[in-house]
Amino acid sequence: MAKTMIMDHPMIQHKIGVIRRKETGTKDFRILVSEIAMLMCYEATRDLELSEIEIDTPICKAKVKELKGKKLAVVPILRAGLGMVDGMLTMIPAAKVGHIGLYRDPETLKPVEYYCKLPEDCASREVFVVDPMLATGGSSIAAIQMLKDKGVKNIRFMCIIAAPEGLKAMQEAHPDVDIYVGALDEKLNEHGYIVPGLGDAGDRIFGTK
Ligand SMILES: O=P(O)(O)OC[C@H]1O[C@H](OP(=O)(O)OP(=O)(O)O)[C@H](O)[C@@H]1O
Ligand SMILES: O=c1cc[nH]c(=O)[nH]1
Ligand SMILES: [Mg+2]
Repeated sequence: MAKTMIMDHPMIQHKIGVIRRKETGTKDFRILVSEIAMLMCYEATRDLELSEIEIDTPICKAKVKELKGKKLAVVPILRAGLGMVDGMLTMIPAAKVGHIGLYRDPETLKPVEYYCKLPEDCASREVFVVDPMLATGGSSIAAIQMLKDKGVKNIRFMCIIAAPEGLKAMQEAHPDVDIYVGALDEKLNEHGYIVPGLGDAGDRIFGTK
């Protein structure tokens, strides 16, 4: 079984505390989501493999480390996942970006697919799927299945806030996927919202409510 990492970095915890506040406005919310994604990306890439190569410094030859292995891609789940892309790219500027469009039907809470555009060589990349919220897990589980159906094998999932229900569902549906969670909350409410959560992440990032 792949690993699940719940973030314990104080900067991440502090910033998540600020985005939870109902008085945090769109501009600050967007900036903070991007910063949290950057910090989480830093933590989530700790285990990337390195190889040693020889280079010339202006002084002499030296052995240095460089990232080896698969190239990376970031795939946000639209819309809210878009808020995490800039932060991810600050850490891994050469990553390619794919997009998966899904929204959660408010009645059934089931994901509805409306868009999918991935880098051509996605199947050979290590893919970070990003979405701030893992609630029932329906959307992220479906997005990862879409990637697997296109041949992607190395997938990691990153969310800022998870409900225990969604985390369990994700671990069961995709036991091969490493999961990175900023904060693990208490539960889902009767409308499928995370408690205490932060409300609707997409609406808060884009100011649509
Ligand atoms: O785990 P789930 O129960 O599937 O819920 C989580 C999903 O809900 C939100 O998206 P939403 O449907 O609000 O779309 P949006 O990003 O366009 O606002 C969120 O960004 C996740 O994608
Ligand atoms: O709490 C929740 C649940 C699903 N989607 C959100 O944006 N927030
Ligand atoms: Mg939304």
